[in-house]
Amino acid sequence: MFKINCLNQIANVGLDLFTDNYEMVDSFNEANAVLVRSSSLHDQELPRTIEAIARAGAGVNNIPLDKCAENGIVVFNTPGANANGVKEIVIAALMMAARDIIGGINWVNSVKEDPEVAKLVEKNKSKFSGREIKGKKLGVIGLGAVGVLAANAGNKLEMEVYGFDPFISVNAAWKLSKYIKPTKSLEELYQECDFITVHVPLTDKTKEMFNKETLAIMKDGVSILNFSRDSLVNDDDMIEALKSGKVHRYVTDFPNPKVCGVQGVIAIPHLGASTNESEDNCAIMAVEQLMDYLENGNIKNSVNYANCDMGVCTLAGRLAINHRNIPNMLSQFTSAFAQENINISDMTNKSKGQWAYTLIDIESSSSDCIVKKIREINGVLKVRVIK
Ligand SMILES: NC(=O)c1ccc[n+]([C@@H]2O[C@H](COP(=O)([O-])OP(=O)(O)OC[C@H]3O[C@@H](n4cnc5c(N)ncnc54)[C@H](O)[C@@H]3O)[C@@H](O)[C@H]2O)c1
Ligand SMILES: O=C(O)CC[C@@H](O)C(=O)O
Repeated sequence: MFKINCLNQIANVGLDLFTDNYEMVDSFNEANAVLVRSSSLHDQELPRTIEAIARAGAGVNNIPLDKCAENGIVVFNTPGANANGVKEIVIAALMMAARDIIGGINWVNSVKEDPEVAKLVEKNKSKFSGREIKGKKLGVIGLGAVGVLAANAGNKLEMEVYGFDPFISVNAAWKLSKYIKPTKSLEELYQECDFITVHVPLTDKTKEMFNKETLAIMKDGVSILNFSRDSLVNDDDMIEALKSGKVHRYVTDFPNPKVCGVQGVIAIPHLGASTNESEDNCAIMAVEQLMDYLENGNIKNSVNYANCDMGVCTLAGRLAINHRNIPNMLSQFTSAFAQENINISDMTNKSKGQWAYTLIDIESSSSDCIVKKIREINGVLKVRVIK
């Protein structure tokens, strides 16, 4: 029986996939696997019982990836599962940045009791006039699952679209419209664009990429859309740029006390992926990946360990070993099996950075003795008997 703990609300269509062999538990400390959305795990102790954590979403900055890897915990995410939801809200944000729809609605609500409201509207509407996005230049930073869709949508809205992503994947490049203009540097994109939307993960390199210096390069009156992460933007510098008119509007999915209520800020309560469709897609993908890992030891879409797939084990035994990516590990595993006179039928070893993972199928079920022997090898982080 596998015990699952949900730290955030996960769509039922995903949770319903768990069979009778799974039990939902309220405590993180009791769980074998955890489903999470935006809750932070940075200050959590990681009990030995936890084998895997699945992030039902894309961003994993709320999870300590190396600390998890060190504890033999595989962390999954659900690439692309909520990308369309974000693309659609980016389109709405472009419209809200270009037209003062929000200011207009707020004003109408403030005069709603006036019997002359219809007349007042016609008299005052010019205060809320805006501009059109057709023909304007849109810069998309980060051409992954969301960025590609946002760039292609901008093109369909007849915008001139510029893209920047030095690490673009082949798969993403295939999906990108041929009309998107690649820029060689961020500076080029900043200088050209009237609207800039950012779709990169929050890392040490991208943190506060929108700051005094980079904002200064941009066009006067640029609008900036942030549906990625709060800390990509230096808030003090953004507020300064809004006050001076350098930035016309800042649309953010990440309200915080500094930016909320500032003139020109449109703060949305992290709704990018809050659609039934995105929540369902993320939940299904996260649960399927967890189940395949717990039941078969297979890894798909992990962000701290490499993908590894040996299908369903048809032999007597399978062992999963999380270990450091250092020399001589495999020979120590194989000699441990040889000493126990156990024949290895199949074996896969994959690594990602400093972490490695080995699946071993054997012709007899694994004894406590072999498990103990492997656990004692220096560099082994976790050994799991799958079968
Ligand atoms: N608001 C929401 O609800 C919501 C939903 C989904 C994703 N997100 C955020 O958006 C981010 C992107 O999501 P995604 O699904 O497109 O992820 P993704 O991994 O598919 O794409 C990220 C892209 O950013 C690129 N990139 C990384 N560093 C870069 C840099 N310095 N400059 C330019 N490009 C860089 C990568 O090469 C990759 O193509 C996530 O990390 C997450 O933080 C937010
Ligand atoms: O779970 C959510 O609602 C937000 C998810 C989003 O921020 C992501 O990174 O995928």
